[in-house]
Amino acid sequence: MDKKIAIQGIQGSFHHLVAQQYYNENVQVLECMSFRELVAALVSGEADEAVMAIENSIAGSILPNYAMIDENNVKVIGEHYIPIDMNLMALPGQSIEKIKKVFSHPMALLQCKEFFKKYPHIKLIEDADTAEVAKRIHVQQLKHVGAVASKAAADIFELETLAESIHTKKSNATRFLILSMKKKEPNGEKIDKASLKFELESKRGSLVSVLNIIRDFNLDMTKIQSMPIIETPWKYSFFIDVIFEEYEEFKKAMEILEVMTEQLKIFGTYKNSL
Ligand SMILES: O=C(O)C(=O)C[C@]1(C(=O)O)C=C[C@@H](O)C=C1
Repeated sequence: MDKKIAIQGIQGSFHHLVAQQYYNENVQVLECMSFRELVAALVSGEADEAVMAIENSIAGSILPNYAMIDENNVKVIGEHYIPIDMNLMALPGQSIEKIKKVFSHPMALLQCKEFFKKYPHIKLIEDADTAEVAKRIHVQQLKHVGAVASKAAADIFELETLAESIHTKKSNATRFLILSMKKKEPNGEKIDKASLKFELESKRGSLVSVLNIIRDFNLDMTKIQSMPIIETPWKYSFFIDVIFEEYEEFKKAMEILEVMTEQLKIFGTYKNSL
C-alpha cells in the first residue's frame, strides 16, 4: 500500500509540489490546514510521513516548527529544497488596480513584501495556505480578491496571473523536512547529514567548546538556530544541522557532545540534498 504523506495545504501548494518531487507524481497526500494539524496526523498514525517547510531564504526559519518536532519526538528522515516562485493571481478579467485584498500563507506574504509596497491600496491578509486561497477565489468566484501562490495553483483553479515572480529576491528557496515517527530505514542511500539539538549551561565558552568538537571531527555545520527554553527564561537550546563524510566520525562527535551538553537529541540522520 502507498504511504500516506501529510502536507500543509492542499493540491497546488508548495508542500504538494515537494511531495510530488520527493516521492512521486501520484503521491497520496493528507491535506492539513496547519503545521499543528500535520504533526498531529503523524503522531496519531493517520499519516505515515510528512513534508514540512522549515526555512525560507527570504523569510527565515519557521521557529514553531522546530519546537513541534522536538516536543512530539518526530524524526527527520530527509530533506528537500525547491525554488519558490510566487505569483499574484485573481479571477480572469481582474486587474491589479481592481484588487482590494490579497490573501496568502504568512511565509508567502513575507517573501513578497517589497512587491506590495508599490500597491498600497491592497490589504494583505494572512491565511492558512497559498493554494487554498486560489481555490476559494475560484469556487466562490470572488472579485477584487487576489491570491499569492504557485503557477500550478493558478492552473488548477483557473485563475489569471496578474504578476509573475513577485518574491523579493529572485533566488527565493525553501527547505522542507521529510518527517516520520520512525527512524529512517537504511535504503542504501548515503547518510551524510544530521539534525540535532542540545542545551547549554550559560557558561563562558560553552558553545565554543561544542563547535570545536564539531570542527575536530570534520563535521561541517550548515545551520545553527537558537531557541529560548520557555521554562527557563534566558536559557537557550541550539538546533544544528551538520554534514559529514564519515558516519563514524559523526558518531564519535555525538558521544562527546552527550557528555558536554544537556539534553542532546538527534532528530535524524539522512542524505544531504543540497
Ligand atoms: O502555502 C503553501 O503553499 C505552503 O506550502 C507553505 C509555505 C511555507 O510554509 O513556507 C511553503 C513554501 C513557501 O515558502 C511559502 C509557504
